[in-house]
This record gives sequence, structure tokens and C-alpha cells, in this order.
Amino acid sequence: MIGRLNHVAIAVPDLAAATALYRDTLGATVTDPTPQPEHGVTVVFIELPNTKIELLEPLGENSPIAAFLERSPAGGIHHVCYEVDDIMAARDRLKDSGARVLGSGEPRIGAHGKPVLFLHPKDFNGTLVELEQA
Ligand SMILES: CC[C@@H](C(=O)O)C(=O)SCCNC(=O)CCNC(=O)[C@H](O)C(C)(C)COP(=O)(O)OP(=O)(O)OC[C@H]1O[C@@H](n2cnc3c(N)ncnc32)[C@H](O)[C@@H]1OP(=O)(O)O
Ligand SMILES: [Co+2]
Repeated sequence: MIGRLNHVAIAVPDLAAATALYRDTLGATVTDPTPQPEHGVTVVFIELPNTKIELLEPLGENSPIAAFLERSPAGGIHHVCYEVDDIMAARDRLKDSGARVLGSGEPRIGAHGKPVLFLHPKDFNGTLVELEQA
């Protein structure tokens, strides 16, 4: 069911500093920061030949990454994102298998303008999983 690895997300306390680290120290191609208010984060993508790294900084009062950064103030790997061909079929199959789909269970539009869903980390070996419509 899952296909390509779309991105690995890293939550960071200082997006400008993290972006500079990837751009200047690691020599990567980086995008401009993009606020995603409906997701409570500001995002920078690091573009690699075979996938992307998504740097996440909290945005607003109720950011879903705030508690994560309280637990890990220096930042850390927050989620992995896999592409699926049919996100509704994937969601229904996962729910039938007992996996917890986070939020309302309805896909929302993610950073690439495509529908995304999140799966509870406790159901996937302690890793928060994002699914993105391919
Ligand atoms: C930009 C848009 C989009 C894209 O297109 O790429 C994005 O990526 S948006 C990214 C941010 N959005 C989300 O993360 C949405 C989904 N997340 C959530 O709903 C919540 O963050 C959460 C996963 C339910 C966690 O909620 P939180 O309040 O932070 O923690 P809890 O106390 O409920 O945690 C319970 C349990 O799970 C562990 N945990 C929490 N987050 C993670 C994580 N990222 N990776 C691994 N484990 C995680 C937490 O430690 C708790 O464990 P125990 O203490 O053992 O109970
Ligand atoms: Co993501």
C-alpha cells in the first residue's frame, strides 16, 4: 500500500538556524519558509536527490509539535511521510486493521497541496506516520 518516502520531518526550535545548518554547513538546496497556519507549523523543505527533509517550527498557540519540542528542546525526528495511491482506501484499510487515524479522520491538505492523514505513533513502533496522496 505505501509507496515512495516523501519526506522525513524534523521538529526544530529555530527554523532559521536549522535552515542555515542544512544550506551552509551541509550544502543542501532549501526552500523558503512557508507558514501552514491550519497545521500549526512553519515549514522549510530540504530537497535531496531521493527524498525531502521537512523542517518544522511551531506556529501559533496550539501547535501539534509544541509538546514534542518540550520533551526534546533541541529538536528531533518527528514523523515520516509515505505516499499512497488512494488515501481514502488506505485510511479505511488502516482503520479496519485497528490503527488510529488522528484528528477527524478526514484528510487535510498538506504542504504539497495534496491530502494528508496522520497515524498514531503508538500503533507504528513509536513513529508518527503521515500518509500523502501521491
Ligand atoms: C505541514 C503540513 C504537513 C505536511 O504536509 O507535511 C505536516 O507534516 S504537519 C506536522 C504537524 N502535524 C502533526 O503532527 C499532526 C498529527 N500529530 C498529532 O495529532 C499529535 O502531535 C500527536 C501525534 C497525537 C501527539 O500529540 P502530543 O499532544 O504531542 O503528545 P501526546 O502526549 O498525546 O503523546 C502520546 C504519546 O505519543 C508520543 N509521541 C507524541 N508525538 C510523537 C512523535 N512525533 N513521534 C513519536 N512519538 C510521539 C508521546 O511521547 C507519548 O508517549 P508516552 O509518553 O509514552 O505516552
Ligand atoms: Co509532514
